[in-house]
Amino acid sequence: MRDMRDALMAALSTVNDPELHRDLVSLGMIEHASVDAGVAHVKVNLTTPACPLKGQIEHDVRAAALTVPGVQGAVVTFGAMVRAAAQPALPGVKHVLLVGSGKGGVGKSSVAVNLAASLALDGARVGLLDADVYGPSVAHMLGQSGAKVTANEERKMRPLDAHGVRFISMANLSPAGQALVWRGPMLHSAIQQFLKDAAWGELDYLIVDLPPGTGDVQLSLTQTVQVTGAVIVTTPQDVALIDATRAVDMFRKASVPVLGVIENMSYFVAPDTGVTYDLFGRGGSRKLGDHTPLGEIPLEVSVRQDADAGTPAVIAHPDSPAALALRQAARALAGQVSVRTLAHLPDQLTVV
Ligand SMILES: Nc1ncnc2c1ncn2[C@@H]1O[C@H](COP(=O)(O)OP(=O)(O)OP(=O)(O)O)[C@@H](O)[C@H]1O
Repeated sequence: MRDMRDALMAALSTVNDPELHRDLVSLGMIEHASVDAGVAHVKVNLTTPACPLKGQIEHDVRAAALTVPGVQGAVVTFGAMVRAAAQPALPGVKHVLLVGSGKGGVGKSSVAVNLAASLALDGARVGLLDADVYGPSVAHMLGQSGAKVTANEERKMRPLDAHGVRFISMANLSPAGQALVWRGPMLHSAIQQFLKDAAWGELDYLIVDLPPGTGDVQLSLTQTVQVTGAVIVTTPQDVALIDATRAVDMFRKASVPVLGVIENMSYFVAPDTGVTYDLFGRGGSRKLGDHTPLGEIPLEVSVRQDADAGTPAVIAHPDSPAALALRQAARALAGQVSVRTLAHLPDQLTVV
């Protein structure tokens, strides 16, 4: 029996994680492997519950198990544990991910909310900080604009909860409709408080919706916590790309890795005719240079309607093309986080 298990492990060590380009055994991803009455039982511990290539891994593990002499069947199951960054961002928070844009109105907040909801739907523990202090819209998009953030026994801000996402927005702290004119040091301390004086609890991903552009908030954030990386949201037309380039440059100067680019309002499919229109020049975001494309999200009426109704499109209209593209983009992002994190780990991890 021991021999068969050894043979199974040897077979599994030939299976590479398609994104990490290393084998599952040396990555410490095989949580369990055994052979019982000719059936291999393998449990793979993924690096994120939002793994974009789970289907392929399942296929490859099954195929490898079936090469072991005497194995006639294979049962492959999955668990997931997000590996923390080399220097975790905050106690209990494994990754802080920034969502930025060069221009306003490109759909950055909509994308941030839907990414957060998508990762939560896949089983990750997700927080969302609305750092768009000049135009906070996250609370509205989550249907919680009337809710107020309260303090816990330790006098820490208690994040609100909606659609499986823990969140804090300036909109839940200040009286409705009142503009905030915070600048410089005050803004810096507000951002610090949102991050450090909030009881976020255990999170796999804390997504931060930045204000558009390249200002004080972005700088404060990168100075306050260790950030795993940033996502740039842009629309495809040149005028948006010019500003997106500035955002990329700002992250580069702050040594924040750009994990990828999401092209929003990429195209429009007329609901009555099914004809696709490339309103702003689909694929234009590739001009941004050598950045991983994480997804192209179509312009869709339901995305706007769902945001205004307070339920993210990925939950309200899960089968719509925009929702499917957003789910895919979230998984691609989680994949990039794993790639970044694992790239810094030693060659050999736990051997089962
Ligand atoms: N793919 C989409 N299809 C349809 N409507 C969209 C899409 N993405 C965003 N919108 C809508 O466009 C408007 C602007 O989006 P959003 O507020 O997310 O942009 P933003 O980039 O965060 O803006 P700002 O940072 O300037 O506040 C919203 O009404 C939103 O519902």
